This record gives sequence, structure tokens and C-alpha cells, in this order.
Amino acid sequence: MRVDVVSIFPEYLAPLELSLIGRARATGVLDVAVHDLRTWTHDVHRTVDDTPYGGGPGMVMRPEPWGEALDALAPPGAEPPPRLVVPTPVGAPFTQAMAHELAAESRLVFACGRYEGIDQRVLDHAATRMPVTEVSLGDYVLFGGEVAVLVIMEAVTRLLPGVLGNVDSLAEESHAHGLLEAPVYTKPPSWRGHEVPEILRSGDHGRIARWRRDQALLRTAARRPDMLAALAPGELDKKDVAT
Ligand SMILES: Nc1ccccc1-c1cnco1
Repeated sequence: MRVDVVSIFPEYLAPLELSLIGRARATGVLDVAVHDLRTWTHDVHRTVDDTPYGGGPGMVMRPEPWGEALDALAPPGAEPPPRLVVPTPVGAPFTQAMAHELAAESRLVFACGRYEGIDQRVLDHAATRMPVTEVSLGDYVLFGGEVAVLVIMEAVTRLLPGVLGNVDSLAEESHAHGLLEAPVYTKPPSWRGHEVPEILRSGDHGRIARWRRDQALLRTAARRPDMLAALAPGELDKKDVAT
């Protein structure tokens, strides 16, 4: 997968060099390039923002630098076009399902907005020649899209073939099967008066699987009833119904 990130703070994306993502880049699974939006400015002050039409607080990111950046990174006519991913508070919620969708793309271009946002015409024009996904990490306000890109890149990269050693963990993790994961424990069996649930030390893998499923259901019902309600029909089998 080829990923381009455009930001006025490219150094914010330095963590993409580390750990799993760094290894994915080193092994060729992932090719990441970070670009400074000011590369595509031409004035002496390298201006990227201006006052909003219609008044109001803050500044808006000018369309011209973004237009030239996207022309350079996704030349008109180059096939297939990349998917443009724009972290924004007004985007669709970022979910594990979306992470899987993005992981299936061959090219992604991330546009990191700052200030009050990017001139809407940038997205409107981009949408005439490439898929555009506006995505929100949640209902809170950040300074810009850079940290959102780090989150999205971690969620997407770990889904790429060859990145995670143990693919089984993908199947068992929270949100992988529509439920929150059961609690986990390791040695010692007793710690500060807290014991590991006996069943996990029983060696009875059938009962352990049942216990974990029950714990996942209980946790999800308590903390994320919305996820329980969203389970596809048939996701809950008769063994899940309290007897
Ligand atoms: N608040 C923001 C400001 C700029 C770019 C993204 C965001 C964002 C993304 N998800 C939540 O907020």
C-alpha cells in the first residue's frame, strides 16, 4: 500500500517511522511519504490560510495549495486514483469496518486539515476524480488531522497482510466480532489478593471459550449497548441466551 500524507506539520507524522508501521515500511508492505503543504505555496510567506468568507472566527485553509498538492500526488488521469482520506470533526465515524475498507485500498492520500478546516471546494473538486472519505475519530475537537492520521494508519496497517505475526489475534480482538473483548489475565495466578478466574486455569477450552463469550456479551451490554443492538441477526446464537 502506498500512503501519502499532506500536512503543515509533517514532523507530527514522525511516529509513522516507529514499531509495526516502521517495520511494514522496511519490509515493503507499506510505502509512506509525508509532504509539507507549504511545498505548494508560492508566496514569500508560504501562506496556507486566509479569513473565512461570511465572517466568523479563525482561518480557513486556502484551496490553491491543496489543489496543487493533490494534482502532484494524484495526477489527473492516473489510474486507479487514490482514496483521499480527510480527518474532520464533520466526518463519518471511524470504525473497524472502515479500517478494513481502507486496508483494501492500494493508495491512500491523507489531507491533514488545521484551523477552521479546508476550503470545501478542495473536497468537492477532488471528488470529481477520486473517492473522498471524510472521517471523524469521535465527538471531540483536535487542533488538526495529524493525530487522527496516526490513529487511522495504525488501525489500517495492522490489517495488512504480513504485518501482524499472529493473525489469530485479529479475529479475537474487540470490535472484530462486534463485541468488546473479554478481560485478559496472565501470571501470577494471585496478585495483591486478586485471583485469576479459576476457569481460565482449568484447561477446559470449551468452557473457557464459553466464559469468554459470556464476558464479552456482559461487557458489551454494560458499556456499549449500541454495539449489542447493532449485531447482525444470527450473531447471537441460542447458546448466548441466558438459560
Ligand atoms: N477536530 C479535528 C480537527 C481537524 C481535523 C480532524 C479533527 C477530528 C477528527 N476526529 C475528531 O476531530
